[in-house]
Amino acid sequence: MSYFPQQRSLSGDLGLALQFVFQKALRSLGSEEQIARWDPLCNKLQILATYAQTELGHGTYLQGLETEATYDAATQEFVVHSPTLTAIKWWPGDLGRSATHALVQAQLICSGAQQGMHAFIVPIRSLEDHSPLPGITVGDIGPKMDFDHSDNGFLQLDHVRIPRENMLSRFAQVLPDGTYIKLGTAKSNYLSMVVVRVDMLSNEVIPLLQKACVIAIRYSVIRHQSRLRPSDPEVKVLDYQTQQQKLFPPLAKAYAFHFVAKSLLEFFHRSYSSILDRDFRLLPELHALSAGMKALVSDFCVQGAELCRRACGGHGYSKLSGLPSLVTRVTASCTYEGENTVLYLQTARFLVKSYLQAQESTSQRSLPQSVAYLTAPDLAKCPAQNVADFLHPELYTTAWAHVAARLIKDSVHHLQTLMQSGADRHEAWNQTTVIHLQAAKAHLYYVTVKIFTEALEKLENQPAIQQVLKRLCDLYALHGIMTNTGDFLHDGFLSGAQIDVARKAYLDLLLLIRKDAVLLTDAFDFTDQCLNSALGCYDGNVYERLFQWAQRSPTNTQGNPAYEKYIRPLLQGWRSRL
Ligand SMILES: CCCCCCC/C=C/C(=O)SCCNC(=O)CCNC(=O)[C@H](O)C(C)(C)COP(=O)(O)OP(=O)(O)OC[C@H]1O[C@@H](n2cnc3c(N)ncnc32)[C@H](O)[C@@H]1OP(=O)(O)O
Ligand SMILES: Cc1cc2nc3c(=O)[nH]c(=O)nc-3n(C[C@H](O)[C@H](O)[C@H](O)COP(=O)(O)OP(=O)(O)OC[C@H]3O[C@@H](n4cnc5c(N)ncnc54)[C@H](O)[C@@H]3O)c2cc1C
Repeated sequence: MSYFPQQRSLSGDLGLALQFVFQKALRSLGSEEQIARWDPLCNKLQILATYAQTELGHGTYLQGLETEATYDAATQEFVVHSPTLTAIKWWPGDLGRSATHALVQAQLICSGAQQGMHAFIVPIRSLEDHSPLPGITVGDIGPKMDFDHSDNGFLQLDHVRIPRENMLSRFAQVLPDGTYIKLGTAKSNYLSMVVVRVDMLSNEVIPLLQKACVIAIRYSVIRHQSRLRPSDPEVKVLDYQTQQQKLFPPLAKAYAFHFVAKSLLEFFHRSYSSILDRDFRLLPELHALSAGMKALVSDFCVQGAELCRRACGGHGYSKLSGLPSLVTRVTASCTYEGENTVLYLQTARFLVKSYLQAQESTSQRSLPQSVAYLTAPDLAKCPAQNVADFLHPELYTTAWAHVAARLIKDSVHHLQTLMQSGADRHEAWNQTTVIHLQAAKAHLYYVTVKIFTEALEKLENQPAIQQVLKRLCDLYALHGIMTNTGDFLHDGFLSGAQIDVARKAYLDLLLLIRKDAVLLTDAFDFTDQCLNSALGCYDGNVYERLFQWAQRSPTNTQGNPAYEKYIRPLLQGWRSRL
């Protein structure tokens, strides 16, 4: 039984990631009747659906979306229309050539007023011959950096009529006479993004980093290069401390984020049913956590996958390694489902509100669980004296809480100082967003450290596994301190001498993790087929595979078109001059 069962859906297995996104949106925004109608059609692949929110002119700013859905009471239909060039839907996956239906996010116009962004199911291609339906102009947006498994497309709507029943109506309804009934909050229709951000971490993003770690670490015990001593045989590159420094922090993150995704999913399930029942009390914290973790995890997965690629030298630059494709694919996750900076700032917005709430001693409402540390007793100085002290989860978790709390306090102070000097709150916010970003990242790092340590506590009946994973947790926490020493030195919480001790603890961990590194990647349980890498195969026959696969490359199996057209005339021209 693999510790990391690969979660996939049928549409996901078919590469129809957007059907997966469509169904997530349908189940979160649709009424029970609408779910009962459309979900089975997706499950049986009787329709192929995409999620069409982003437009040529807007992706981040949802209030700026221009696509209109105007209610016509006379016919009880919505007229869905792209009023401008910039309103054309742009980027939706599987739209370019595959999708028959789209969940179109549009500005609802009814009862003579704009009601904000709502979701509409719009048929776009014939189920008979797959041709675009009347009023639909659809196609592919052209070559991309990667993500070639998805035909991202464009969709222009020219007064397309759909029945009233096609507006997803869990949180809002339009009655036959056009009366608008609001059943949720202003942001209820944003719930679909929360759902996908939570799901995409374990279904798409984290497995890409895990695969990169498997390939690079397996290759690093096969690759022998240079000698430690002139008299020694060539060493496995994984025995170089610098190679361990490159590969073990990404490995630790791959494990840390596995537990983060699991914890976030548990929090999501705890709050989701109440949200669907229109109790939105947990939604702000869920949004802040899901948005921030999507940004932090995707950022670190891109960084880690690229580190793995570069750690494989020349062969890491070959597509036969599988690594370039992993890097370019995971890179997209920093943009889709919310551009990362924008999402970090959503978390920062939540932190400012939480900090101010914590300052109101009269506030009876307890703080959300993820920011409870803002009212916990704080240490002015870290008590760590030796290496062993830095290996205590409680110590480094407290250290991270201290830094996150200080940065949040600092960000609020800068915001308030600017406002007191006369700047309006929007300008003051913009002029302090760099500081808010730093606070949000520290908070999210603290949350991941806390989740990882709590996951370890549940392994007390499996001491051998607990010990191995604790080293990764220690490494994750200390690597964050090593790469952000300024934040820990800033107010004297750590001294320079303590940083040196923490670094020794960190470097000692690299040696200990070296012994279990290959087993820790085997635990991800990817097949050779799934890895699709000449460097990462389980049997380690790297050089044989590179040579075999290279010979099978199209450039070696098809005639050389360049010879007849260019090389032979060139050589003959030279020969004739000799
Ligand atoms: C297996 C997976 C494969 C994946 C394949 C790829 C699929 C890709 C699909 C897509 O990319 S779909 C398109 C995704 N697009 C986005 O995510 C857009 C990102 N932009 C935003 O989310 C918005 O900019 C914003 C963050 C919502 C801000 O918009 P707006 O200006 O309207 O709101 P604010 O004034 O900033 O905030 C107001 C208020 O609303 C709360 N809020 C914001 N977002 C959400 C949310 N998603 N859920 C709940 N609440 C939300 C926010 O906290 C503010 O609350 P208050 O502070 O005012 O209480
Ligand atoms: C591979 C891929 C697949 C996609 N699939 C889909 C899909 O299936 N369906 C769909 O609807 N969309 C999809 N998208 C679109 C994606 O959701 C958007 O590109 C994304 O939300 C970013 O929005 P944008 O392109 O408008 O970027 P912009 O917001 O224009 O970003 C440009 C810059 O502006 C900055 N910025 C913007 N707003 C702010 C702010 N308020 N504060 C600070 N900085 C700001 C950003 O940080 C960024 O640096 C996909 C995109 C990609 C790359």
